[in-house]
Amino acid sequence: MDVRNIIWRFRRKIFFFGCISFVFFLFYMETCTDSNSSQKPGLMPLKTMAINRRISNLRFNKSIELGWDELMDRQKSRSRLTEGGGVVSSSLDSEDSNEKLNRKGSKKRNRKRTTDFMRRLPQAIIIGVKKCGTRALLEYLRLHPKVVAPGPEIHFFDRSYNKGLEWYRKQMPKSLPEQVTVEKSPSYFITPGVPQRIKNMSSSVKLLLAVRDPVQRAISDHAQSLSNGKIRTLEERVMKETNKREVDPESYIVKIGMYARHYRQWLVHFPKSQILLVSGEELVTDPAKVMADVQKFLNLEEVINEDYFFFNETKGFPCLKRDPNEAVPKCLDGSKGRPHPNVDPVVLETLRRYYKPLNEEFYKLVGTDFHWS
Ligand SMILES: Nc1ncnc2c1ncn2[C@@H]1O[C@H](COP(=O)(O)OS(=O)(=O)O)[C@@H](OP(=O)(O)O)[C@H]1O
Repeated sequence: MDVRNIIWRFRRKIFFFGCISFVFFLFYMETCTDSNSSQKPGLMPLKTMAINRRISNLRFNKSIELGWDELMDRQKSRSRLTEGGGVVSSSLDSEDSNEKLNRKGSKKRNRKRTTDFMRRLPQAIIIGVKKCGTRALLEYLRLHPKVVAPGPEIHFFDRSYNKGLEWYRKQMPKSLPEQVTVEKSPSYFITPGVPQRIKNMSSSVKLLLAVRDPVQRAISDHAQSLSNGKIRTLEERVMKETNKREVDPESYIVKIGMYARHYRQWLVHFPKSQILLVSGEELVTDPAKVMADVQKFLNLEEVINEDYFFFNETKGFPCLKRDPNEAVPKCLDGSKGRPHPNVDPVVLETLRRYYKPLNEEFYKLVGTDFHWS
């Protein structure tokens, strides 16, 4: 046997052992990514946490830069076609619908790991009010590592209920058991039947309700319509056709601001302690204080504080830092904090007078004076 022969054989052995080691390496990696793997505690959580963080970072940037609400706004006319679609296909009448749906899913795939990093029904919902800072509230909340939320509004309980709870669950991002899934759809607050439907999903779900001076809310709503190309004036929208000096209580944007009336519908199904009121004005002037209350309400560790906000003087609103050391804070997109149109002072005064007693009634009901004009 000459020297060349020996080297050749030696090379073949190295190649052979190399292949075997590679196969073992692949096998090892596979077991590490299996959450059932009891030999490697900690590996899966770290991995899924990292993935989750990346996904939520992506979603954060996407929702802030693309402006989900703006996109949804444009699609509204299309989705309204499905509104009131009628038949209620699935409503699991229990507190732990999540558990039931999980079990269903687990059976299907027969894998326990689906119960770890998976889509869950929301444990908290921002139910409204439209134009009161619901997007800001959701984005502030998403800064918290234990909060996950879908970017767009899902409108399950008011427009897509016929699709069933399993469909709703699938709209949620994946989360770990210790994380809280939050959804926001502002029209839930004013839609009859929604409180009962939410209670059917979970009687322990936590509800967040952002409210704002109803006159400012109406103007904000009107500013949105103008930016969508509608041309009627605010006066035409809120005053009676027959008497221009009187507010039309049937006007859509006037009705949304009758907070006490809508709130009562929720009290039929949920105790006050399960509905946290958030001041839309404070979301702008003191976001850290609002977030302290919100985190407490959701039993979350207080992570989001003043270090996560930066007041942008040009925009006139707080912008958000994904982490306190971030150099460039991100502001909500242009559909939030739009300049308001000039409103005829007479219309403004008439609206104020109209809402005054309704606001007083709301303050009494909730036990908080919001000092609206
Ligand atoms: N941080 C921050 N950045 C921008 N805007 C902020 C913020 N915090 C609260 N707001 C107020 O949110 C108002 C829009 O409310 P919503 O997000 O509930 O609107 S929507 O119903 O989802 O369309 C929006 O109303 P307008 O100013 O009338 O546009 C803002 O006043």
